[in-house]
Amino acid sequence: MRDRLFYLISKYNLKANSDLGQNFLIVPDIIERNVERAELSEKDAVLEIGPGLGVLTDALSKKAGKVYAIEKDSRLVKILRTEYDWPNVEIIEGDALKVEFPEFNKIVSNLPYQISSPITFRFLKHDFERAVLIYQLEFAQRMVAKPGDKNYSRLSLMVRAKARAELVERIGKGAFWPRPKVDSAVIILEPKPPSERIELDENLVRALFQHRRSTVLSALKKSHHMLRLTKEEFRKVREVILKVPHGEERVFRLSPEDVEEIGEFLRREGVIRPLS
Ligand SMILES: C[S@@+](CC[C@H](N)C(=O)[O-])C[C@H]1O[C@@H](n2cnc3c(N)ncnc32)[C@H](O)[C@@H]1O
Repeated sequence: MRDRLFYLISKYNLKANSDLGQNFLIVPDIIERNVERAELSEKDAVLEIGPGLGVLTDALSKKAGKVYAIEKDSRLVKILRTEYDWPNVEIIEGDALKVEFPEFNKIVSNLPYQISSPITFRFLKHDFERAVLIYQLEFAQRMVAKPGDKNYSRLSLMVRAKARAELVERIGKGAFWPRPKVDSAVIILEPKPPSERIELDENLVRALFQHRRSTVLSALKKSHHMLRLTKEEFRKVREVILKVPHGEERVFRLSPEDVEEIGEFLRREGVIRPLS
């Protein structure tokens, strides 16, 4: 596998494009473990973001019924189409943040780190059974942070509202070519059953987490413009906002349920708009 990768790199005189987060996996064990973790069978349709030179795609194609691999770099798309003859892989050329997703039930990817945040939020809008994803370590740690942790952020809250996330392995820089500047980690993401998922007002979450160390009251005051309220409008609803649930709590201690409660209160009092 490692040989094949370097053979392709030299055959096509390929320079990795760091703007596209091109750090290719060169350790077969990691690929095998991630394919195992995805618990694949013939019944599965897997989405892979950024197949690169196809090492993970190749392993996925042997276990899954179908693999959809979305790749933005047209050089790599050409190489994949020339070098492999997979009967069950569809290479989709395009930006994974923009192209329409095909139908899938699992995701396995070594993600380009530049799009970690938007692609994760995009995944969470879809229904799937399980995702096995490689992220930069710091990002992965934020994904699994709990309310009150020092790195608990908007991302941690939004992930927690929709899914269970577990960090199952740390990966050193040496597992990739070219070597990235930071370590990585594997996350298993499983969406919660629909009845347990919490719909949150994204503007409210942004407004609160803009000031994650402040109290809820103070964050709302400082971010009123993010709730689409002018200073004047905010002044009018000030008395109401003083009664907001968890008003004296620090933002970084809020659970998704707490934010839901705050949102419900503000909607009931007409301070923010209904969820669309
Ligand atoms: C970290 S590399 C992973 C490559 C390969 N899967 C591996 O593990 O060796 C990320 C891949 O994502 C591709 N990529 C970057 N941005 C993308 C985007 N917006 N949409 C789709 N693919 C993207 C890169 O060209 C690269 O092939």
